[in-house]
Amino acid sequence: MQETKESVLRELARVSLPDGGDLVSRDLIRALTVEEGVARFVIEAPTAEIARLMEPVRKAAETVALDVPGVLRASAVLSAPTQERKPPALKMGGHATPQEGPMRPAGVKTILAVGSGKGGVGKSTVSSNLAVALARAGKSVGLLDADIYGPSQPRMFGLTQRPASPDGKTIVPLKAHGVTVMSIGSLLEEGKAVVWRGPMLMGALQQMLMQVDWGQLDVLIVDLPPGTGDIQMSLCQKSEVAGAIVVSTPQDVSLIDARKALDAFRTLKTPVLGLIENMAVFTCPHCGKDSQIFGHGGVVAEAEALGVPLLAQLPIDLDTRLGGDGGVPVATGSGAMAEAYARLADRMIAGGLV
Ligand SMILES: Nc1ncnc2c1ncn2[C@@H]1O[C@H](COP(=O)(O)OP(=O)(O)OP(=O)(O)O)[C@@H](O)[C@H]1O
Repeated sequence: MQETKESVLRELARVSLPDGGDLVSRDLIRALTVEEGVARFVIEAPTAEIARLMEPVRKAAETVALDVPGVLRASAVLSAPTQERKPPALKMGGHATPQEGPMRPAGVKTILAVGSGKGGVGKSTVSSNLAVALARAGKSVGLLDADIYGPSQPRMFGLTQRPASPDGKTIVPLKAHGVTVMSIGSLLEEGKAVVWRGPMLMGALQQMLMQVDWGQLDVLIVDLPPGTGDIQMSLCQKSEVAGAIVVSTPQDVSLIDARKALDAFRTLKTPVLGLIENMAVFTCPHCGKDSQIFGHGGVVAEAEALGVPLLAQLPIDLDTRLGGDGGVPVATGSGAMAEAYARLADRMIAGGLV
């Protein structure tokens, strides 16, 4: 795989640019993946204006990628930074400052939290795709990546640039796939870990809610860290969270932890709007047989026992994983998964949750 990626890069280096250099020497290739014979990558133009002129370059890049043995399909997307590349002068993660009233940005109508008991169950994947699906349904949507120790939304939305902070106080969030996104991951250097404790986390959460220029939003989705820690408590107690959605796989360990998360939301008096079962089933692309890799029925039974809706059952799906890794959420497309997320968004809108 690494070898194939390098071969694709070698081919892309053959695509020269009208103003000199080539796609690789000018460092314009982002999020290159080669999976199952499909090469996907983003060509990041310096500005939106230049991106519009680069369509022939994009086509040439797709064509040369096909010269690599084993690459059967190539898909290149043109993008441009939405903001100037300028590290904000602001300091993140100080102690929270005392604040009168709830931590809710003025233009935001509804805050919804997406949580899970256990990590890795697909909470960030669900948050990103739900945000995209709600935006496609006509809502103005923001996504706050509050998973401060493991922020994954910049990758899931293909955001490589840093948000600007012209005055060192207000943060101008980035926008991708119709969603306004803010993540601590966009402010940290890649590979740098967050080593903050409770009070610093509270400060960062407060900044990401209150110092970000969210604008007018129908809904702000908050992608919580897994578990039931300080961020969850602080968000539910200090901001006006309309409700929480809990993501779980059918696996016992995931469900046991999901129950703890549900219990925590109840204790914090945050209504649980529903459960989402992720990785419910795997359909073999070769023989068409279904396998319940993580077990069966647990989340359905849990939703019934609690009397909360089971909002969606989502299968294990390769395009979902590739979309997440490649910065283009599967809900932006038109296949079965995009439809599943569109149904989830419609259901939430019809139920008055958004
Ligand atoms: N339905 C799915 N089908 C296939 N892969 C999935 C699915 N849902 C999530 N994934 C993949 O599983 C991995 C974990 O997903 P994700 O990061 O969304 O989990 P998480 O619960 O947010 O994890 P953490 O809490 O550790 O951040 C990712 O690689 C993601 O692409």
